[in-house]
Order: sequence, then C-alpha cells, then structure tokens
Amino acid sequence: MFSTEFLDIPPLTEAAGTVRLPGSKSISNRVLLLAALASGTTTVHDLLDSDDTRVMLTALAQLGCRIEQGDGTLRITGLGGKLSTPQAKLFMGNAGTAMRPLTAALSLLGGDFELSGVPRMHERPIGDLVDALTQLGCHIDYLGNPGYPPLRIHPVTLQSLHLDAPIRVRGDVSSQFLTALLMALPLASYRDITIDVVGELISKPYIEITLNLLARFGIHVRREGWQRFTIPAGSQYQSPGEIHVEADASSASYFIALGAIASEGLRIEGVGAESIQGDIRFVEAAAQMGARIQSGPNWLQVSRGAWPLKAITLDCNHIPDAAMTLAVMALYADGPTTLTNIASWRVKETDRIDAMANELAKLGAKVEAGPDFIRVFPLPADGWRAASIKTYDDHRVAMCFSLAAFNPASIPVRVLDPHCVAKTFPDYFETLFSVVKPLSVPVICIDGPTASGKGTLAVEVAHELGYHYLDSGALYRVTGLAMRRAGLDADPAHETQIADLARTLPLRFDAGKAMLAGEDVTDAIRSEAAGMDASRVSALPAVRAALTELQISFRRLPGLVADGRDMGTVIFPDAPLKVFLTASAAQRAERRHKQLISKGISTTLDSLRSDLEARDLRDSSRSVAPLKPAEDARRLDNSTLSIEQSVDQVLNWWQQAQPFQAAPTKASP
Ligand SMILES: Nc1ncnc2c1ncn2[C@@H]1O[C@H](COP(=O)(O)OP(=O)(O)O)[C@@H](O)[C@H]1O
Ligand SMILES: Nc1ccn([C@@H]2O[C@H](COP(=O)(O)OP(=O)(O)O)[C@@H](O)[C@H]2O)c(=O)n1
Repeated sequence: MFSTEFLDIPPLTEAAGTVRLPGSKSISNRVLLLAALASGTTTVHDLLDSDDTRVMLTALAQLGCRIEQGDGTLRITGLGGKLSTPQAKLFMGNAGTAMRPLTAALSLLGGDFELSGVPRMHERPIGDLVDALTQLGCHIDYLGNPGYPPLRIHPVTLQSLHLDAPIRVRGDVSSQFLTALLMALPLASYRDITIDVVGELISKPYIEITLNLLARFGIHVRREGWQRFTIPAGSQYQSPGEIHVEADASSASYFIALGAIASEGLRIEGVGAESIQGDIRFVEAAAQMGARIQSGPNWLQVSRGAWPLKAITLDCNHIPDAAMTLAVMALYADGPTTLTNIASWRVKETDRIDAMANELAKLGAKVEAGPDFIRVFPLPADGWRAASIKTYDDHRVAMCFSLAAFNPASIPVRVLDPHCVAKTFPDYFETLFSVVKPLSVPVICIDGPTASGKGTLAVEVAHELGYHYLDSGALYRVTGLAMRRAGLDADPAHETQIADLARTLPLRFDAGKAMLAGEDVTDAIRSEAAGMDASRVSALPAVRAALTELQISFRRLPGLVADGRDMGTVIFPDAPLKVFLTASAAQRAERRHKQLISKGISTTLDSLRSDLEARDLRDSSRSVAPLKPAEDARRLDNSTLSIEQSVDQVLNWWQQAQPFQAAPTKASP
C-alpha cells in the first residue's frame, strides 16, 4: 500500500498478465453484519481486508461478537438477535456500508448507542432511513445536523414497534436505506413486515445482493416489483456455516478498462459472468465502448477491440460505482460520452460528479456536468496536460485516474493521497503495476564516497516517493562475505570464481534485512573489514559484470532510488536525476565512527579515517566504473547540512524535473 503524499505513475504503454481481485466490499460488510445477527458460527472465506471492513469488524467486536482470525478465513459467532453489550460508542469512519445497516440493526436490538464517523460521513444523508425507523417506533436523535450522522440510538422493545402498516422508505437517494431495513427488520418479524419504497428505487442490483445474501442466512424476502418487499412472519437468521465472498465487481472495472485500453489479453480472476453483483454489468458498457470480453463463472479475459474506444450515451443507474471508470475511458473515445442517471454520485464518498469533472478538466478534457449527468469529451494527443489528481478521500477517484497514464502524450499522472484506495483495494497500485508496461521507470541515482550519507538519503527519498530502493554496496559487501566464506582472496586469480559466486548469490532483501541463503547477514556485512572486502571485490571487472543484471532488475514501477558508486555512470546512465553526494573526509570519518559505535562495533576515529581514505583512493582509481560524478550529476556537499536538509534538496530537484505544477512538497532549503 502507498502511504505517500502523492504517487507519480509514469506513462504506461501496455498491459498483460493475470490479476486476482480482492473481495467485494458490499458483500463483505453485508456478510459480516448478517453473520453477527445470526445464531451460530459463520466461517467467511475471501473477506476483503480494507478500511471499511475493519470499521465493521471493530464495531461488531464492540457489540460482543466473537471474531477469530483463521488461515485466510474469519470465524464470527453471531449474537443470535441478543446484545451482550447494550451500550457502545461506535466509529464508522467513512463506511456507508457499515453506518446505514448498523443504524437500522442497532435501533431494533434495544441498546443505547452513539454512531459517528469522519467529517465527510457527517455530510452524507441518513435522514430518510432515520425517518423510516422513527415511523416504526424507533428512537433516534441527531447529535449534529438534522438528517446526518452522528446519531444517538435509544433502546426500544420490539413489542412497541408499529409493524401493522407498511414501512415507507425513500429509494431514490441511496439504496442503502432499503438494504439497511431489509437486513434489520427480520429481528422483529413476529408478524409479516412490509416495506414500501417511495420514489424510483436506484441501484437495484445492490438490493439484489442484499436479497441474495439474506436468503443465504435463512431470510426469504417476498418482492413485488421494486416497490414492495415483505419479510415473512417468523423469519430467523441462521448461519449458513461457511460463506465465500466474491471478488469486487466494481474493482474489476479498472482492469476491464485497462484491457480495453491497452491489452492484447488481460485475465481477471475472482468474478465472472455468474457474479451476483450488479456492477458486473460494467462489462456490457465496456463492450459497447469496444472492449473484447470473454468470461467464465469466475474469470474475465479482456482485450482491446475498437480503437479509439467508441463514445456512448448510457443510463448508469444500474452500475453507479463502476460507471466512474467509464468517465476516464471516455478520454480515449471517438466522441463525447454521456453518463446519465448518476445523481447518487453526489452523495458518495465525495460529490463524485464534481470530483470527476474537476479532475478530468485538469487533464485537459472538456467536461459538462449537471445534477445527474456528466459528459466527457475525448482528448487529442496534444491536448493532454500533466495533472496532480486530487482524490477527495475517494478510493474510486484514485483508481479511475490511474488509467490516464496510458495517454498518447506520454505524460505521467500524479495521484494525490494514494492511500485512499485502502477503502476497498489496499494493493490496487501494486496490482496495477504487476501487469502494466511503462515507457520507462524513473530512477534517482545517489553516488558518492563512503559515509557521505548516500544510504540514509536514498532510503528517505525512496520512502517519500513510494519508490523501491537499491543499496548496490550491499551486493558487493555480500559478495565479499561469500568470497571469505569460500576461502578465496580478492585477486585476479580468483576473479572468475568470485564472479560466479556473485552471479548466483542466494540473496534476498526483506524488510530492510539482507538475507543470504536464509541467514540474516545485515550486521555481518556492515563492519569496516566487510567494507574493505567489498571495495576489493568491486575492483574486479568480472564481478561488476556479474552483478549488473541483478542491479537493473531493481528498476520497477513506480520508480527506484539507487545508491552506490556507479549508479549514474554505468548502471542507470539514462536516470533523470543523478546526485553526487560528498562530505569532507573528517566529517565522514566522524559520522561512520558514531554509526559503528552506536551499533556496538568498537573502532577508532584514526583507523576509520585512514581506511576511508584508502577506500576512496581504490574506488576512484580502479579501471572499471571508478567512483566519479556522472557528467550530468548534481553535486551535493552535505558537510554542513542535516539529513533532512539533504533530503529536501534532492526532493526539490526531483520536483523541479517533473511536469506537474504546484508540487505539494516542502519548500526549497
Ligand atoms: N547530512 C548528514 N548529516 C549528518 N549525518 C549524516 C548525514 N547523512 C548521513 N549521516 C549519518 O552518517 C552515517 C553514514 O551514512 P550512510 O547513509 O550509512 O552513508 P553511506 O551510505 O554513504 O556510506 C549515518 O550514521 C548517517 O546517519
Ligand atoms: N555501486 C557500487 C557500490 C559499492 N561499490 C563498492 O562497495 C563498497 C561498499 O559499498 P557501500 O556503499 O556499502 O559502502 P559505504 O559507502 O556504505 O561505505 C564500496 O567501497 C565500493 O568499493 C561499488 O564499487 N559500486
């Protein structure tokens, strides 16, 4: 997961391979609540692990449910309709799929509860649900603005509820209100309970998911069209024992679009033609735009058909969430695309019509929007602009806009606050990066003499940008260690043998640790003696050649920061930023001294200084890849700079080289 301030996606060209999608958020949170209300224990397979499901799980645990983590499963022992904790303050984050159904269920369970969320949750309407519950005899107060969370729920008895007349609920703002009632009212079904929907019901497919899952838990709702729903008297939740969560069909939309835009064949696993999720019908919309799609019960295979994509006009009421993806696909179409009947976008994680219109415009697109529609005009190759996409704490905005990286102008896309995808798809960007081909992966090279602070600087810069990190010195240090253990010396007579060792090093970097054949050698390679051995083996041309491929393999999306001696001169000569880092010999000896002492390695300043000078001399005078600044390197002498100042300087150089305006980083030092 990327928790950086922004994530720059380099220009992408193609997609190929297989992706396995995470579980559906809608199904996960419904299953969790149903399992909690039922009697018995339910084992849930393939549950989505995300912000919204954690919110639900935390609330259920607070209410007294037993929750046990298994191997890839979760076991929930339900309350069986009775609360063991009749009082709680529950935090719902920004999870509508937790807030709405829990409000309804807790109103009937007979306890005293407070439900609140993040500020955006307090702007998302819940009045229609509260009205329906109040009509029924439930007792709910608004603690902030009327019609919105936070809420206070007071206890009632089921016998006091007015179940004789149909309960009326609006269906035209959010289908979650009806879902909430359908999931809660079986708790009170000592007689038939009828719900009448007022207004045209939106997002009907989500109601189908609710009905389908209710049936799995023993509740068979009778439905008359989409206007009247009856919960039969005597309905009782019963755990199905085991239940599998389908992959998220809305999450599939980004990869279906990816296939349509840039693939000769992308396989998506976890959802397919037999999905119970309405958003699976996104495949029809994508096919209308030109995608070639094959599907099986649990998979989809998507490739590019028409190109440019075909512009469409589509009523998106049946695929409200996935339809956002169409708005970005529209940039690659042959005319304006109009998405209608999407008023519900305005009450989601953010006002999604405004958000999409604003951000598409930043990319250069012409966009028209109204209360319930959006029209997006395609972008010609010369019309694309480099944009910092604001994501409004809305996972779908972040995921949709990653598709803009396929623009024909080869411009990178900056996604602000990429962490927001954690709501439904924490590893979205990693999954995307595993199947796309970039035009080029950016590399920042940090070369310089020993103890100048390269490693410290490189790790921090990589962390800020969400990039991978290559400590090339560690590869030479491990080779030196392997040489010692093999009883060899760093002389030309053993060059081929040492190079063979280097080529086949059973080396893995794991959470900052260097593991050699499963052994943690992180500390063993840090001694000054190991540094000297590294310096000696690194002077052997065959050893350097043997390690080249391994170093290049670190260059992966979204980018790399590499530290060493020849990163900018030999290994990554095309790197867009090269830094040559230096500090005075006295400073460097002092820094290394402090560093080693703090690790409990005893040494003296004098010996360090002479070792360091010997190493500088050997590194700079060797015949292959000597230590020297690349011609296009920026020099940074950090003798009088703090670590933070050095990091800021390099990040500023990096930002200056990017096409984005108004870079959101720290000011220049
Ligand atoms: N700009 C700096 N100012 C002060 N100390 C620094 C600075 N940069 C690095 N150091 C310290 O110097 C020591 C050596 O840094 P390191 O990153 O290991 O150097 P290198 O990778 O170049 O050998 C570390 O203890 C680090 O905290
Ligand atoms: N890209 C690189 C990295 C390190 N090396 C060699 O490996 C030794 C150890 O590298 P390092 O980066 O871990 O050393 P320090 O700068 O941390 O002392 C250096 O002294 C160099 O001789 C190299 O030749 N080329």
